[in-house]
Amino acid sequence: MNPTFKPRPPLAPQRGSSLAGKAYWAMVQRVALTAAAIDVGYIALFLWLGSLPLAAINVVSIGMYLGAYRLIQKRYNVAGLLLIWLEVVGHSALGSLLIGWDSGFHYYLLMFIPAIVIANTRGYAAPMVLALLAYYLGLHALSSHLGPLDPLPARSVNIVNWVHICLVFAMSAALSAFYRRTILIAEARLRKQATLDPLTGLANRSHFEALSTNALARSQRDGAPVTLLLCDVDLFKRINDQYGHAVGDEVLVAMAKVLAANLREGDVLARWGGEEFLALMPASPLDAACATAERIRTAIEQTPLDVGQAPIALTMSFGVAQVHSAEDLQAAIARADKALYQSKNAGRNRVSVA
Ligand SMILES: Nc1nc2c(ncn2[C@@H]2O[C@H](COP(=O)(O)OP(=O)(O)OP(=O)(O)O)[C@@H](O)[C@H]2O)c(=O)[nH]1
Repeated sequence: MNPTFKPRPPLAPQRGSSLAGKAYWAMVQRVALTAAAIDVGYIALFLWLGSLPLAAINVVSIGMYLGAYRLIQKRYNVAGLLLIWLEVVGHSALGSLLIGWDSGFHYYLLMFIPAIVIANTRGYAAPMVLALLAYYLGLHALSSHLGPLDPLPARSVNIVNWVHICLVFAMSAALSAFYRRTILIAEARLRKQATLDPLTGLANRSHFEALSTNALARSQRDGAPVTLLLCDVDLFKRINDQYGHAVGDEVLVAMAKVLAANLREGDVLARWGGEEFLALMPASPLDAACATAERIRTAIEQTPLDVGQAPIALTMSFGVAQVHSAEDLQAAIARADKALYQSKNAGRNRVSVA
């Protein structure tokens, strides 16, 4: 059968935001550690360039980043993030004021723009970006007005500027990669939710229809026979009533596994309704599909399901219909449905053909 639709364990409860949240805070922690490591390099750089105040500021910065890392580790996420903000805002101000605007300390403030907009969940993005802009322009005006308070030679300022440019490029690329990964994960999760049945991991109804329409068109073009197999757990309501809904769910997962194990690569299998499954079998004439249905029926009948309590005897009824040439999918499904009801009316646990 189509490998995409092998039954999987039930999907975990939807944790869309919490997973993104976890990944986000893990990323912030990585940023804090990376920034602390970079600041060690800055201490060496400023000692070499002869700026003791800036070397000392970087010592404080390392303490702040490690503090932020620890706070997030202890789940004080907002406090940790605030400490990082404080460090960047303060560091860029002190750097710009001490050795001048041309040193490029202010580039780091620009890194906050995507962070504010993307992490914005409460509609504060616009005022925060405006506040950042005001701070940025204010800092520019102040440092231009005062001039460097602890000037370095122009060559040294250039070196600091280049280092900042390289780091901001690298950080922007890393941050963009993180946001891209987050989007891809969210997209994959949405695609899964939209196409798969969460209990059994099989295709849901609409995805089955999309896949089957393509498979049917291909087979009709090639003149290959296509057969539908519709099946339904017998007296499933009794199982729910007797053992509870959770056991009923386990039965459905087990049935999905048996069906998938007995179908071929290229077959399309779906959970069609509550306790109903539908398979489309390309390149399968009616007799071969009936043999498959019979094999599945026997396997289910002969293998009581062990779900922790006493083994539960189960049976399934089947309706099989070969799709006629030029017949559309819905018409063929309706015939398979009729055949299934023949099986039910004739006493269940059997295969009927439309
Ligand atoms: N546990 C569980 N039960 C479900 C689910 N979806 C539907 N059902 C139940 O499946 C039962 C189907 O009952 P019926 O339609 O009366 O069919 P049946 O008892 O299997 O009887 P026959 O089909 O005539 O053999 C209902 O009780 C539904 O509540 C599900 O996802 N999990």
